[in-house]
Amino acid sequence: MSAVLVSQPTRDGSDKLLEKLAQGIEQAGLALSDSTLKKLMDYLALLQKWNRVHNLTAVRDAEDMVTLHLLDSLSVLPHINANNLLDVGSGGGLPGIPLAICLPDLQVTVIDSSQKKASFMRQAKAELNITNLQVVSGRVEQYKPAHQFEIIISRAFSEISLFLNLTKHLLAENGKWLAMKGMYPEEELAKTQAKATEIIPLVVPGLDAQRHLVVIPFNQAFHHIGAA
Ligand SMILES: C[S@@+](CC[C@H](N)C(=O)[O-])C[C@H]1O[C@@H](n2cnc3c(N)ncnc32)[C@H](O)[C@@H]1O
Repeated sequence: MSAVLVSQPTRDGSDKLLEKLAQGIEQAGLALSDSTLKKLMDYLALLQKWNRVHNLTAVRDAEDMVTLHLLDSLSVLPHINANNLLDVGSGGGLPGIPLAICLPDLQVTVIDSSQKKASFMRQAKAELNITNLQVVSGRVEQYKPAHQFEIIISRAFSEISLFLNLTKHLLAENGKWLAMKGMYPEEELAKTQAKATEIIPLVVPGLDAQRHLVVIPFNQAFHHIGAA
C-alpha cells in the first residue's frame, strides 16, 4: 500500500501577521490582551483594504505594515502618561489609532487636513468601535477645540520647529510635545530654540533603522516661540 501524503493545513496570511505582531509586542516588553491584538489586526486589515483604492500609505506589504506602522507606533506606548493626546497629521491613523486601541482610558484626537484620510479614520472608529477616538478633518493651525491637550504627538509630519509653531495654541501648560523621528534630529533641533528635555532612542522589533522620540515640555518652548 502506498503511503498517503497528508498535507499540513496551511496557515492563512492573517495568522502569520498576528504571530509577527504578537512576537514584536513581546519583544518590545509590552503586555496586550488577545482582544487588543485582534483589534490591532482588524485595523491593519481595514487600512490595507482602503489603501488598495485610496492610497493612504506608501507601505503596501502587510508584514511591513506590522513593523513600520503598528510596532513603530506602539514603540512610544511606554512614554504616554496623560488623559488626552492629539495626533497631528495622522494620515491613516498613525500613531493615534494604535495608541487609542491599546490605551482605552486615553482620549485620542487625530487630525488630518486630507478629507480622504479623515474619512478612513472615521470609518475605522465606527467599524472597530474605538470609543476613545475623535477624528477631526482640517488644518491643525486652524483647529479650535474646546480644551487643550496634555500630549501632542506627530510622526512624519514636519520639522520640529514647524510642528511646535502650528500647534502651540493646542498644548496645555503642563503638557508636552512628542515628535517621532528617525535618525537623531540634530539639525532640526538646532533650528528651534525650544529645548528638548529628552531624546529617547526607540526600539522597534524587526527594524534596524534608528528611531528617536523628542520630548519638549510646554514650559521649555512656549516663551521662545512666543517671542519669535
Ligand atoms: C507623511 S503623512 C504622515 C501620516 C502619519 N502620521 C504616518 O506616520 O503615517 C503627513 C500627513 O500630514 C497631513 N498634514 C499636512 N499638513 C497638515 C496640517 N497643516 N494640518 C493637519 N494635517 C496636515 C497630511 O495630509 C498627511 O496625511
